[in-house]
Amino acid sequence: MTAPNVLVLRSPGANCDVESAYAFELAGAKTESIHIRRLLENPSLVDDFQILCLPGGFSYGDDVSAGRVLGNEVRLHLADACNRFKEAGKLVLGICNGFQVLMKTGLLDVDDDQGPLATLTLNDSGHFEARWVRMAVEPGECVFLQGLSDIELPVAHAEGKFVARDQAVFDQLASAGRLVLRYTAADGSSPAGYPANPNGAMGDVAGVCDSTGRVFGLMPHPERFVEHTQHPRWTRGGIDGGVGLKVFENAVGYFR
Ligand SMILES: NC(=O)CC[C@H](N)C(=O)O
Repeated sequence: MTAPNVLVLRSPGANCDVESAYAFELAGAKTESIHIRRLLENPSLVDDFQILCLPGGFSYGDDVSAGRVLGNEVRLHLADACNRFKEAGKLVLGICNGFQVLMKTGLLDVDDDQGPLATLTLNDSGHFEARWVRMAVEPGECVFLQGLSDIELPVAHAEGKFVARDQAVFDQLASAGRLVLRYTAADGSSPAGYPANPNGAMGDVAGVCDSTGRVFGLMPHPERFVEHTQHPRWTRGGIDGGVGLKVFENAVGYFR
């Protein structure tokens, strides 16, 4: 199978598109960065790709709330193209701001006829949080997390707190295997507690997938740990490689 084509979505204020494209290319994909304005002019452009990546950053300056404006553009003007993309069995990855966008698009199946089942909101601390965190992967169908169990990645965000509509909805999402990535304490135990859980997320949730396992959003940045030299302790040895690369390799391998 030839290398999958990845569409890395660019938008005003998004600033992790280059490293996201690099991570996919390191994993064996071909990438093209396309600006949202170009996509709105020609939504069928998405049909040429197998993977859609919504990178991190500050799209539209986080105006209104992080991911809201770009999420509305996708939901209101690209719904047919994105639903066609998803129904064709393709993959969608939302990283940090991209996750915030995904939560607003309907692609993560986190809505019902009453509105959102869950959202991402302001960190409990009330300020931007940036640090390396440890996480546990919930076994399941998420394509991007296959073969991963206990990982360490960096986070950097102000609005990363996952909250569900209520405990019953949270339990429903959890039992459906949708809450696939959770912060843990530094020793791997739960609950994580602050600052190991940097935002106060309900149930320590750091990442969510849709019901197919092919659409995945996470607050941590796997593209910031694809090479061992990106780890803060790489000079002390014992850091074999960038575990974040596996997220991208899983996506590429899905089409092989
Ligand atoms: N690193 C990011 O993508 C940040 C996401 C968003 N701008 C926030 O601060 O929450």
